Amino acid sequence: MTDKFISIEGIARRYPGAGGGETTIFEDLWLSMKRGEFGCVIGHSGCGKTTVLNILAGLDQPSAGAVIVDGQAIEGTSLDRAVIFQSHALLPWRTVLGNVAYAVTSKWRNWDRAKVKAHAQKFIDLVGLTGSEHKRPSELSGGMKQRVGIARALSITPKIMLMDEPFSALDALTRGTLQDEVRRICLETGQTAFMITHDVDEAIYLADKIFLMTNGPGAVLAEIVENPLPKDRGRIDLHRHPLYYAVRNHIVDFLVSRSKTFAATVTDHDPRNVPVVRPGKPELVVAADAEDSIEASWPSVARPTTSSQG
Ligand SMILES: Nc1ncnc2c1ncn2[C@@H]1O[C@H](COP(=O)(O)OP(=O)(O)OP(=O)(O)O)[C@@H](O)[C@H]1O
Repeated sequence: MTDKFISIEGIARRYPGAGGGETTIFEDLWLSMKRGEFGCVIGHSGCGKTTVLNILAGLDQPSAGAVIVDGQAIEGTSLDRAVIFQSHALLPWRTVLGNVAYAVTSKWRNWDRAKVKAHAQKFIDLVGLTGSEHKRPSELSGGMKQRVGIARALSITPKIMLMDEPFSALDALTRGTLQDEVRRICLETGQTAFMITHDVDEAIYLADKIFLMTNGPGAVLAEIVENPLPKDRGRIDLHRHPLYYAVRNHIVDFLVSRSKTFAATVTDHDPRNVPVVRPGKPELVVAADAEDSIEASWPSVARPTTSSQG
C-alpha cells in the first residue's frame, strides 16, 4: 500500500556556521507515514528531531525539500497540525474550559458559545479532566496541564498531532497514565501522530514506526523500525511479550553504538530507501502490501528482517 498521508521529501536544514560557512543539521531526509499511524523519532540530542517536527508543524522551513500532508505541500502553520510541547504553553488567565474553547473558536469562528462549550467539554472529558473545567493552570498539576494541552490539540480535530517530548517533564506514574490516554485516544479516533521521545519504552509502547536518526551534524534517518508488537499491547506487560527485547535491544544498540558510527561504516545508505527493520519478526515480509495478511501470525523471536520503505 502506498498511502502516504505524511510525506517528507528530501528535506535539509542548514544554519549559517561560524566563519561564514554553513552547518548542516540533516540532509536529504525522506520519511512517510500512513493515515492513522503513530510515528516516534529517536536520536541523540542535537540530531535535529525538533527541527523536523517544527518543519512538519510549519513553524520552520526546510533549506531544501518539501513536506506533503494529505496530498498538499505545507506552507506555514495550520490548524490541521496541532503541536503539543514539553511545556504545556497554556494561557494562564484562562480556565481549562477557556483554554480549550479558545482553540475551538480559532478553528470554527462562527460557532455560538453553546456549541463551542459542548465541543470543548467533549475533549476535556476525553482526557479525564471532567470536574476541573473552571480551574486555571496555576491550580493544576503538571500532568493535568499536559492533559489540557492534549485536549486543546485534539479539540481542533487535527490531521496530525505533533508531540515534542510531551511527557518528559512528568513523574513516572503520571507519564505512564498519559501514555495510556494518548494511546487509547489515538486508537479510538484513528489519529495520526508524530512524536519525539528519548524514552525507548515509550516509543515501543506507542509507536507503529520508530524513526532512528544518527548523530548530528549531518544526521540522517538511518532506519525505520516497524514495531513488531501486536496492536493490543499493554504498557504494564509490554516487557513480557516475546518480541519486546528484540525490538528494545535493536533500538538501544542503535543509540549506543550505530548512531555514532553510521556515517563511517555504512557507505551505501540510500536516503530515499531507508531500511525498514522488523526486529524479531520472521523473514516473511517483503512487500508492504503483504503485511496485513500475515499480521496475525506472530512467532517466537527470530532475527530482524529488512525491506525498504518504498
Ligand atoms: N536557530 C538556530 N540557529 C542555529 N542552529 C540551530 C538553530 N536552531 C537549532 N539549531 C541547531 O540545530 C541542531 C538540532 O537542533 P534540534 O533542537 O532540532 O535537535 P534535537 O535532536 O531536537 O535535540 P534535543 O534532543 O536536545 O531536543 C542543534 O545543533 C541546534 O544547536
